[in-house]
Amino acid sequence: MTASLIDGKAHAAKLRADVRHQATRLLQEYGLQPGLAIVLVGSDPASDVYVRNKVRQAAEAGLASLEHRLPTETSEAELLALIEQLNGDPAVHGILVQLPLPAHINESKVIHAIAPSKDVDGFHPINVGQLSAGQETLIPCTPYGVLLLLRNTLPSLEGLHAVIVGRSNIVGKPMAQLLLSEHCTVTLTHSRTRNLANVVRGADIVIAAVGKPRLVRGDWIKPGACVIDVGINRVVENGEPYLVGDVAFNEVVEIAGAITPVPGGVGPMTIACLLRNTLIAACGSRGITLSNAL
Ligand SMILES: NC(=O)C1=CN([C@@H]2O[C@H](COP(=O)(O)OP(=O)(O)OC[C@H]3O[C@@H](n4cnc5c(N)ncnc54)[C@H](OP(=O)(O)O)[C@@H]3O)[C@@H](O)[C@H]2O)C=CC1
Ligand SMILES: Nc1nc(=O)c2c([nH]1)NC[C@@H]1CN(c3ccc(C(=O)N[C@@H](CCC(=O)O)C(=O)O)cc3)C=[N+]21
Repeated sequence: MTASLIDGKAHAAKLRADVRHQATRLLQEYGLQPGLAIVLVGSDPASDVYVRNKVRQAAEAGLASLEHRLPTETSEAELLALIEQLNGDPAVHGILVQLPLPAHINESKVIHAIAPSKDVDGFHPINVGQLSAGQETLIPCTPYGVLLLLRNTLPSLEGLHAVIVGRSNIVGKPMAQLLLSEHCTVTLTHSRTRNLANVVRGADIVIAAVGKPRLVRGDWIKPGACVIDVGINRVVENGEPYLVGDVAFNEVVEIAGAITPVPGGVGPMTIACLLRNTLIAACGSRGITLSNAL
């Protein structure tokens, strides 16, 4: 059996078109244009690509995007002052500080400084707590995108065993919370997990968010399982640069029921969800309920 391909690029294009449609109505009916501020400290080339993509796609979806590029030697106090200014700016509804930050800046302090209502990454402890309590909140973009792909691929998530490989605050942990809310049975695995391959063999849904090229092999996969590859790894093979996931795609595609490619899987959904979160935050700032008012 060959797995069906989950086309993240196409799903993301639909989601962006929906954001654009709703942003147009917001502007017409309420005179409100959602604004996203993206802060990049330093000049990591990969971050540079993401930030450029985010700014372009925000503009295409009818959002105002404001880019703040700061030099690597920016002090923590300077960054916190910028966040304070953005928190108080009524034209800014979403703030994203690109991670990782340079080593001399305390990431946790920065995340705490962002107003929870503008935290479109969903990383602030208030939003993390709300997500874990099953309350409505701004959901981290990558797990949000993965959830939308799963809902589109599987008839129901209820009662399925989801194994997540990776327990980071930005992907693995919030993914576990979201899937619990969907009534999956969730196993969160990490670098100390014993017999990882055996744990993954029990999964109806596998989510790989590790940062290790092709860690998840074909013989780890239950036939017919749904495999979501979050990993983005830059490798050079035969002298050529490639983007590969955390899943050995060529092996797993023969066993799984459905699989996301890299590139063109989760990545484009992450950006589309960031735009959607900005729209949600803008509506929230005026007490407009997205589903009711639009
Ligand atoms: N497509 C997208 O939109 C996005 C993609 N990414 C990509 O997803 C991947 C993961 O990112 P992120 O969550 O930030 O990564 P982190 O480095 O923060 O976390 C990696 C996790 O993987 C675990 N891990 C490491 N090695 C192994 C192993 N051999 N077996 C099992 N678990 C292991 C770690 O375990 P431990 O906790 O024990 O150290 C940790 O929990 C990266 O490739 C990143 O580029 C990230 C964000 C968005
Ligand atoms: N505050 C913060 N929020 C983030 O959400 C965040 C972050 N920091 N730091 C880095 C990670 C990584 N991330 C990606 C987003 C899009 C693609 C993406 O669009 N990928 C394309 C390929 C892009 C390419 O060719 O490089 C794809 O998979 O098709 C990838 C990775 C968001 N992150």
